[in-house]
Amino acid sequence: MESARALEVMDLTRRFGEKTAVDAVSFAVEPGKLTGFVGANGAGKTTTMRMIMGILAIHDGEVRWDGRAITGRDRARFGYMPEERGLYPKQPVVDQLVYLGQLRGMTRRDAAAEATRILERFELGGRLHDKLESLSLGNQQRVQVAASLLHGPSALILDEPFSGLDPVAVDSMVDLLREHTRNGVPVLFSSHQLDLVDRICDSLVILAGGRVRAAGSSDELRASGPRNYRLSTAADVGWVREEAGVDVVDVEGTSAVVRFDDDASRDRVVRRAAERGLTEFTPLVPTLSEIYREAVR
Ligand SMILES: Nc1ncnc2c1ncn2[C@@H]1O[C@H](COP(=O)(O)OP(=O)(O)OP(=O)(O)O)[C@@H](O)[C@H]1O
Repeated sequence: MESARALEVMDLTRRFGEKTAVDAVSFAVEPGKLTGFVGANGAGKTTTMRMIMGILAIHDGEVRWDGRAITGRDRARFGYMPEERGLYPKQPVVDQLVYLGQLRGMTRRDAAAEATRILERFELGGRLHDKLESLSLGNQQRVQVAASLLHGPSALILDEPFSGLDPVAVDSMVDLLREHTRNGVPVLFSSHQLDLVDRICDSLVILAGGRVRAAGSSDELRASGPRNYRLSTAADVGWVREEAGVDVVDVEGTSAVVRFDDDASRDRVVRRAAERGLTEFTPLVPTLSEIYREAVR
């Protein structure tokens, strides 16, 4: 079992010409945590992951592993699935995995056994000797992920590992990643699929324009975000628009979704609503999509 070590990036910065693609980005991937890295196209996720892996030069800041500056030897123990994917379409699946395992210092026999085990987990046990290109895109994706898991990595950095997978394939991928997190391995994966990230990850980092806009567990993000309330009264609730200190997100007939500047405004509006026959006043738990939209605004 891996001892529990954290991966941290501190003030990580990368420029391309005039553009700062990653701008003083800091976050931690805690041991045993499945951490989702979320952001729109061009937010800087791939660039950050490449700097973590030492593939792209860091212009400022640093990557830390186990509380100290990361070394090449540390990175060699990581599992990485790059955006550009690394396997050859025309070679048999198992041969490539065995070769990669050997490059990582495994014996041929161990690499073959582990490659077979992982591919069987993905229900690809019957396809070991097929060329990668003969597999469906989703299955090719699973093989790419398998390549990063072979050598029992100390950390996992996966660029869009769930893209192109159907829901069943997502679940088996999550199960496999959980085998690693249970052993204390920190896992960072990028994704555009917010609902998926919300469902599976322990922690998330929201990136926009090269900067971290929010980070934490879904519950922490929900608790720290602006709180919306549903306010309903017996008659039309349109009057709430005229109140000071209230942001009306939505209003329809007798029911509105509102947000308050402060507790005093909230208390005042609830009193007014009570005079008009208050029927409902409940806090609304934001969805991750709402938190995301708020964070990147
Ligand atoms: N080699 C490069 N040369 C010039 N600009 C680059 C290079 N690599 C990335 N960029 C720019 O840096 C920014 C961040 O790109 P990056 O690929 O890291 O984003 P991303 O969040 O991974 O996006 P996606 O989800 O589309 O993969 C973009 O504006 C991109 O055009």
